[in-house]
Amino acid sequence: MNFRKKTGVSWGCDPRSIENGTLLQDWLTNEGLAKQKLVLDRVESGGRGLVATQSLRQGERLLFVPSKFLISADSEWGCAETGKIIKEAGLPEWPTLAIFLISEASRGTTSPWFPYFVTLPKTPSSILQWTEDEVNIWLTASPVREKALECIRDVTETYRDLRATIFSKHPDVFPSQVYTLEAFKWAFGILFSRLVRLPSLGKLALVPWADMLNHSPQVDAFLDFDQSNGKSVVFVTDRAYQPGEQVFISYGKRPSGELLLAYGFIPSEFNAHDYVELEMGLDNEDPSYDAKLTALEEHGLSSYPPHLI
Ligand SMILES: C[S@@+](CC[C@H](N)C(=O)[O-])C[C@H]1O[C@@H](n2cnc3c(N)ncnc32)[C@H](O)[C@@H]1O
Repeated sequence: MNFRKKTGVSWGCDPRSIENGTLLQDWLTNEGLAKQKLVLDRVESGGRGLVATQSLRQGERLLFVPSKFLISADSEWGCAETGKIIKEAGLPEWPTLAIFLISEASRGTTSPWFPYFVTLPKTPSSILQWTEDEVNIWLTASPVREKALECIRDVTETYRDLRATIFSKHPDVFPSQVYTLEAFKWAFGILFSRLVRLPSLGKLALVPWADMLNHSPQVDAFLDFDQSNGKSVVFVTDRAYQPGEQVFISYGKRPSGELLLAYGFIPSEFNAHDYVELEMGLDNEDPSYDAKLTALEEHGLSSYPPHLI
């Protein structure tokens, strides 16, 4: 299940479109991406995804996206002036990356990342595209409702702070018609749904091409950076695939509510990482209080201190 709405950015593509996929693949290949055993295609789970072009065995290393394609908080800014202001402001990683995305995407064909930006969804599947009313209606009684509202408010507040402290002071560098709340929510939606922490590199990065892989709660394959072999982003298949089958990675062992918050979808298949938090208490007047407490503790559960019940 996916949740998407219209936003106001003028770049990117229809989230299901693979029309720009060839542009992305040609750009990556011309710039040094090794021949792939995967191709971008329309898929059942996830709209677009990477599909095996040949038989893949379990334990096969795939992708090999060179480090030069990665977008991280220390990537070189196409607009040096924007980069200078943001670096001097000492912003954290996420707003830095969000502004980087808007800055580069708004440069159109003059950005070296153009072939990547045209494949990014114009409307990322993200909770940030929902209004507070929609969250309240669609997530009534859901344990993630409060977190969703908090997330929308945090991003909106961060945008307002940046507008007051940075954008309004440099209107020529951050034109108000480009650095809109919609653009900021687009950028954060892209980051929520595509940014990965590469453990061996120790940083967050957008990895063009690798970010076309969809998630399955049933696979155990994670993106990482291979320091030894050509310094590139790879993953190792945890099962075999037939030609034409969609290849999945794991976005982490996350419950469906967390996937909805970060990535805007709920997996259609069984998710063993789902759980429901149940709050229970023991009545300290209960004659079996001690026996029940011991039984709870034996099963790794705790009880609130009796005086709180
Ligand atoms: C890293 S991107 C993967 C590529 C994406 N499908 C695309 O076309 O750009 C993450 C997004 O893919 C979609 N997605 C990933 N796994 C999915 C799944 N199992 N079911 C439905 N949508 C999924 C969600 O929209 C998510 O925000």
